[in-house]
Parts: sequence; structure tokens; C-alpha cells
Amino acid sequence: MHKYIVMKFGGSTLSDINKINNCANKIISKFNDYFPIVVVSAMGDTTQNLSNLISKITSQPTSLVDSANPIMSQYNQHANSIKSTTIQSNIATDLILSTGEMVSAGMLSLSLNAKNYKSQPVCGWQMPMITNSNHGSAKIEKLSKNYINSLIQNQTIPIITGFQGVSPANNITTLGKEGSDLTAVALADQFNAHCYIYKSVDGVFTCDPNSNPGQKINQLSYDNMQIASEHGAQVIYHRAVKYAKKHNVKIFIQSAFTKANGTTISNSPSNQNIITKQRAFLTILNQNNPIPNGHAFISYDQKWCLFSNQKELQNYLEICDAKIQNPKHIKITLIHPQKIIKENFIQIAKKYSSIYSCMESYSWICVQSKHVKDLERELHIGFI
Ligand SMILES: Nc1ncnc2c1ncn2[C@@H]1O[C@H](COP(=O)(O)OP(=O)(O)O)[C@@H](O)[C@H]1O
Ligand SMILES: N[C@@H](CC(=O)OP(=O)(O)O)C(=O)O
Repeated sequence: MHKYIVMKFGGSTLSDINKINNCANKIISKFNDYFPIVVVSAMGDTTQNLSNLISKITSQPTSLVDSANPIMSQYNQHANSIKSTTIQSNIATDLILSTGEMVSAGMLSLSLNAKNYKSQPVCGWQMPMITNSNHGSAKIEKLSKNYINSLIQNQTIPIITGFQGVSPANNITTLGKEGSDLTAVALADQFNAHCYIYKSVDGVFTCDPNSNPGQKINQLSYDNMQIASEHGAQVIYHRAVKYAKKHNVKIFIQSAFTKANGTTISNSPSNQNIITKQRAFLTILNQNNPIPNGHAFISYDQKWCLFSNQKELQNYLEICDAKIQNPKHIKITLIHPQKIIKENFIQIAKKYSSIYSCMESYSWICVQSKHVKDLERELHIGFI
């Protein structure tokens, strides 16, 4: 039986006062069984807004870029130029970016105190969580338990700012976009606890549930989750999964708002794949789904076609006399002479989305503009 539970609340679960009170109730609901050690992210879009503010004063990119991600950074022109920013700008940037978590830690503490549960906000530097000086994607070097233990002994629930550490030079560092997950996993490791990550979604799905209907995955291996995170699934920070695997920390991804069981991430093998938006995404074409310029669409059950911009697609739809089958799905019969069989479609989908599953439910993939040329070539050379 574990004595502690680490509970991490993401930005979308803390975006207003009602939601903050809801998180406080969630913490209280665990209190009889475990002592909660809580990690918070910044309220709503706060970190992104801070990042936008920073970019108004400096032409250098801010450190809210996943430069620690080996895959995504290839696609991010900003990631490389970070190296050229001065150390002073990086220190200032991390100080600004880290403030969002302090507000939510304070607010959630106030909410618990108002409900007669003793609670106190704790900053990364207060624990302290010592990191290296790699501002923007700092690596945790040492996490001291003493300060948290002293609060626990006093029956005070610690609400710890995620994402935030302190360098040996005594400057605030940040752990990278979505870095609060890493704070939570590192604390779970230190306190021999399971790590609960609360989100606005019911768990990890076979594809982004806010873009396409997919199935919730009950059980995922660290490896499967890490691949999906590295390829752009936003559910959990890839470095948090790597850390959890190394230290054997069990992660539960659950909704902060429903009682759904969620997804367990552990070392049990799984072969479940997740579609991410790295190179391609599955799409249902409808009026609410704006189509970015230069994307290509292919369909296995019909024919394939490339459009260089949305207007071109719309013109095409008109020519095809697209019929709305139901409000969410426009069925299009393409008149393009080329046809692609399902097996080839799946092969391409696998290649372009890197990770693939539940293809049965979709008939379209959308390929990002920078990969359209490759796709076009392959459609001609490889399959047709
Ligand atoms: N495969 C996936 N499963 C679940 N959510 C996903 C997936 N891919 C992308 N997402 C997106 O990840 C987001 C993560 O949840 P959210 O609660 O918004 O994060 P945060 O922790 O920042 O508050 C959701 O908005 C969801 O649309
Ligand atoms: N607030 C930081 C850290 C973080 O982890 O956020 P979230 O848990 O909301 O993904 C960010 O936006 O990157």
C-alpha cells in the first residue's frame, strides 16, 4: 500500500475558479486513503500568453519550444536558434514563463484552505528541485524531499509548481513545454507513489479525441506512450514517460471532471498505437474543420486528390456536388481518375502519420504541406 499519491493537474483543469475548486475536491476525495502531493501547471493558456508577451520584446524565440524532443525539433525552425540566445535572455524568459504555475499553486492552496484543509504552495526553488542550466528544457539533477516532508509532518498538503526548477547558479529554470508532467513523475519516484495526471480528456485515445472520434486506451506501455508523445501527442510530456520508465513509476492519466477509468501507463507490454499529427492526420471533412493551405487529402474508398489551398478544395467540392450526409461529415465523390486501394492507403497512412491505428473508422488522411511533394511522388511511383 502506497502512503502517498502524486496528483498533477494540467492547465485546462485549472483554467477558472470553478475548475480550481473542482481540483481541490478531487484532492480531498483522496485524502483518507493517501497523503496527496500535488503538482500544478499554469491556468489555461497562461504559459502560451506569457510566451507571446516575451516574443513582443525579443526577436529571439522563447524557450517554450520542445527543443528536448528529438523528433519534433527537426520540424521546428526555432529550436536550433535557441542556442544563439544569450544566457541572460534565457534566464529572464524562464523566470517569466514559470510565473503561471505560481499563480495556480497559490490559488489551489487558497481553495483547499477555504475548505478547511491545510495547504501551502511550494515553488521549484523552495524544495529545491535542482536542474542543470539548460534553460527551456532543463534536466532534473537533484530533488530534495526535506521541505515537502516538513509540510507533510504538519498535515499540510503541498501544492508544487510544476515545470519549474532552479539551476546551480540560483536561477529559475523551466523543464520544457508540458514539463509539469516531469515534475510530477520525479516526485512520484522520490516518494514511492503512483503518479495521477489529471486532464480535460478521459485518458489517452487512439487519436486526438478533440479532432476525431477514437477509442480510449486502458493500458499502454511506456514505450508506446513515449513514441506517441515524441511524435506530437499532447497528452503527456515525452521526457516524463522516459523518466517514469527508467524509475518504474506507474502513471494514471485520468479526467479531472469525470469518473472514467482513464489510461494506465506502465511496463506491461501493449501494442496499441496512437495517431499523432506529426506528418499527417486523419480527418473528417466538414465545414467546421478548416483546412490549412497546401495540405493534401487522400481517400481509400474513393480516389485521391491533392489541393494546394482551401479555395481549390472548395471549388472542387462544388464541382463534385458534395452532399452532406450528416451535419458532421461531408461525403465527397472525387472525380479524379486515380484510385488508391485500401491497403496502399493504410501503407501511406502508416508512413505519413508514423503511428497508426483505428484506420477502419476513417477514409481520409490529411498530409501537411511540407510532405505533400513526397506523397505525390509516392502515389505516382509506388502505387499507381
Ligand atoms: N491521443 C490523444 N489522447 C488524448 N488526448 C489527446 C491525444 N492527442 C492529442 N490530445 C489532446 O491533448 C490535450 C491534452 O489534454 P489537456 O487536458 O488539454 O492538457 P493539459 O494537461 O495541458 O491541461 C487534449 O486537448 C487533447 O485534445
Ligand atoms: N505550463 C507549462 C507546463 C505544463 O506542463 O503545462 P500543461 O500541464 O498544461 O501541459 C506549459 O504550458 O508548457
